[in-house]
Amino acid sequence: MRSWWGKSSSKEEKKKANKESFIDTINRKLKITSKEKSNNRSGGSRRCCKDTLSERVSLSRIPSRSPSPSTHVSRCQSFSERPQAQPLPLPGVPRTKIRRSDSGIGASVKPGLDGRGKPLHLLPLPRPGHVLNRLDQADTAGDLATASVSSDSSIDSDDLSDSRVLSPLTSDYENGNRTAVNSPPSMMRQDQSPIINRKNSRETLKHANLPVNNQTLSTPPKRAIFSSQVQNLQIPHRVAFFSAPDSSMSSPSRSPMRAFGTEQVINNGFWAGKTYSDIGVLGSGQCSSPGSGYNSGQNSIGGDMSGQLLWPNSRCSPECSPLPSPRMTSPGPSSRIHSGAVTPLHPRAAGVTIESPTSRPDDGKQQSHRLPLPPITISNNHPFSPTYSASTSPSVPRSPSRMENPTSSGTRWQKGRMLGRGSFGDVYLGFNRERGEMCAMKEVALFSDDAKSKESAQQLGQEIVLLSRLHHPNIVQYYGSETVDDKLYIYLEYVSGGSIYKLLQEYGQFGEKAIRSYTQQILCGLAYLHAKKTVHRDIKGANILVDPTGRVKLADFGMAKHISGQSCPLSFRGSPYWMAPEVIKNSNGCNLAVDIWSLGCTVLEMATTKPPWSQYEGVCKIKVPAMFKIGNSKELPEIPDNLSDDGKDFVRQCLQRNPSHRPTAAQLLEHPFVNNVAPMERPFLSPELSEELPAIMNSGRSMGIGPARNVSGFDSEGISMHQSRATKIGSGISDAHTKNSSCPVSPIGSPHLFSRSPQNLSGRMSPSPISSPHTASGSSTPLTGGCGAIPFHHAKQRITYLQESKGMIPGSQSSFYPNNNNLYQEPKPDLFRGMSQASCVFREIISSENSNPGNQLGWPELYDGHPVLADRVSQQLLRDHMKLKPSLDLNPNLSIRGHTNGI
Ligand SMILES: Nc1ncnc2c1ncn2[C@@H]1O[C@H](COP(=O)(O)OP(=O)(O)OP(=O)(O)O)[C@@H](O)[C@H]1O
Repeated sequence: MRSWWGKSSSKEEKKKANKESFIDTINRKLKITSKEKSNNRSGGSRRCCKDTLSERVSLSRIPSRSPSPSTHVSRCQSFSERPQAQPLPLPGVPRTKIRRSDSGIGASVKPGLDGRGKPLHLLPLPRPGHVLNRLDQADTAGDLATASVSSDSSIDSDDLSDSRVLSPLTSDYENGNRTAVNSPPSMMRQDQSPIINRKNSRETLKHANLPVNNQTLSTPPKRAIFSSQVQNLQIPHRVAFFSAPDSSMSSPSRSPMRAFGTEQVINNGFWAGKTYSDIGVLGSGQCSSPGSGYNSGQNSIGGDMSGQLLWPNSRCSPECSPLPSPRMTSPGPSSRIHSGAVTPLHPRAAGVTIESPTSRPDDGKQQSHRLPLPPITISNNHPFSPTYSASTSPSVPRSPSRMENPTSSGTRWQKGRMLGRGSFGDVYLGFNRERGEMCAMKEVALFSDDAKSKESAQQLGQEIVLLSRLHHPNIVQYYGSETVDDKLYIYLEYVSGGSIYKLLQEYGQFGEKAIRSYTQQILCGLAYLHAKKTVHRDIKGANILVDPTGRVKLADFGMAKHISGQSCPLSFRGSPYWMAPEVIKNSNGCNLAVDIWSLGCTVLEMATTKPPWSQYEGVCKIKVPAMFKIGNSKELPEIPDNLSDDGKDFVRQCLQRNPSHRPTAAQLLEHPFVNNVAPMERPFLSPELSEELPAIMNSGRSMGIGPARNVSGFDSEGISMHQSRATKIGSGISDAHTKNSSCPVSPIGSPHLFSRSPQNLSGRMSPSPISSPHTASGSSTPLTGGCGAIPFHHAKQRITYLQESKGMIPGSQSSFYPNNNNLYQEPKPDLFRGMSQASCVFREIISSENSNPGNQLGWPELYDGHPVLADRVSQQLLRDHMKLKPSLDLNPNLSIRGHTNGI
């Protein structure tokens, strides 16, 4: 017994000892592991921290189903397991905002300086000849310049499209109840030396290996310079969506497939058509940032989302970072300490001329964009003028107690309340208390260590370049831009009414009268835009602003693209519900017709508060079902009965699956749904102008009957096509079905997709569904017929309308929406690194822009004045574009005189 017990006890003791030893070992290992993890988190990887933080933020906004706070789980959840229907936050509702305020980096106040410390705003005042001829010259130059950009690729938005984030539906902040957020980015330390900036700038340039351009203003560069510079430029992407073109592989964490399960793909006939091998090389669509919390199903998509959709291994990948936004992945304060540098007063602001101590081109930390400023008021007193004081920078706190530079008594834009948030950055109201004028200030943070920031900067640069060439009453006017340390400020015409989306959310569906008026104005803007061979690619309610008088302005040109004549595959861009089938299918070259489709969707959105197919939200907010419906089915969306017959027909015209069957914007302006809009509903157009506008906007000459039938956009082929179509329409039969049956239905068709690596599948797609408090009212009229087989209720009208359409878009030898023309260009690789590069990118873009010979030809100089009220801008621009009689006050002297007299 003893022996047994003793033996047994001994065994027990041994066993116990072993057990304890084992436990100790485990504990030690655990300790080590824990310590390692801790070290990694705290010091090793800032991004890891940021991701975690971002995830937390994301989770804080979007309830997670998982009880575990695991990072990985959270990431997965953020894309794939969140509740499907996340109601959109209503505009004005305070939201948690992720800001970089923790960085301590603020937009330092710096005057616009060129590379040698000279004021940037040195453009000569417009000469009379410039003014009188500037439209043509501008158009020509602008188009040439744009074409140059496109051909040289760098500024082509598609360059970055592969990974571009889709802009979530931005929220409107008209209520301005985010005071905490509205505070200035940072307080600048006045004791910090500007040398820091110069140093950083030099390092940046050196690092970026970018050509230094210090001749932006003083030496009119040749076009060749522009082109060469452009080659180094990359168009920034939306902050939330970008994956560096050159680092697409580095963004596996943003794999789009996180958004839905593999099984969904497999079970989905639309996507299942793709072979696995194909999947692996598909593009990089992205979901909009779940962390943003502002997505509403209206998020734009960039890159090849189809690729994401087919990427089988990306679901809930641990590496998946749901927070691709540079904002969330930005470095901490340490990486941007230069932002704390003092922004020196602009030399001229102090009444002296001071050359840069170094005369180095990179001395100027910031660079102002001297692109078009509001006309009429040509003065040095504007944010980009030499007298614009650093202390009046938008980033300067507006505290009344703060003494601003007494010498900088010129115009001053002071950052006011937040107007909205986009994937790019925040938009604030800018107020010039000297003049009492307002503008919208888009503040975009540029990050140094995030590859995405480069794309963001590039995308913004693209937007700036495009916007700067657009001058139309129905397009938000670009005033200028400047970079202040790590922040870019884009000054835009302030449109106080907010977006159509916001109005729909707040007030519900619009009445038909409003829809007609808005649609007509959108068409005017589109006709103008398309005449300049530019496609918006993201037409939707959220990107259309309305002013208090009911004027409509197209905004958000981050996805806009100048179309060159080169053949290029279609880019997968846009917002899913508004996206044209050909974009989803990627089967045809993309052209201007994608905007027409989106317009049709927008009309439905205005009539119902929701875009078509929004009922097919799908799982994980990627909207695969909706995209399937749009891209692969033959169904057409329901058209609400509360729309008139004209309205229904208008929508049907727009929503023809065959893009070549869609009328042009100019043609649609003649549609009964919009051409009967009473003059009073077109406050910005006199009856005379309204008659001329459509034709002029398209720069085409009508061959039709009477001014009301001025429809351009056709050549002989187009006429033939239209006549043929009109005949069929007249017989009540559309040929669209037959034609469309040959359309590829697989999203795999584009070679564009195969050029991308799996790692480039980093897109984020619109995560949240549209959740409007207002539901569509009235029954709907389902459309059937598929592939454009649309029943026309106004065949007779349509025949007349179509047969009289004989215009031609200048510069285009093809008709209607030729698939062989107006195609996009392939993206070019990103050449930039680092944030400062992003800043440099801007500089280069802007410099290139300023170097554009087009600037010497006309309009940019004319806008070299301080911003004026939007109406005056619009009116003046309209007059310019209308090329009215010389008797009109196009005389620059008048404008200048008026301005200098204090107008
Ligand atoms: N010119 C303007 N006037 C008034 N408000 C504006 C203006 N521009 C933008 N906003 C407000 O700011 C919000 C975000 O702006 P915007 O959409 O241009 O930013 P973004 O980063 O380009 O957005 P997105 O993510 O849609 O691309 C808009 O929804 C609108 O409410």
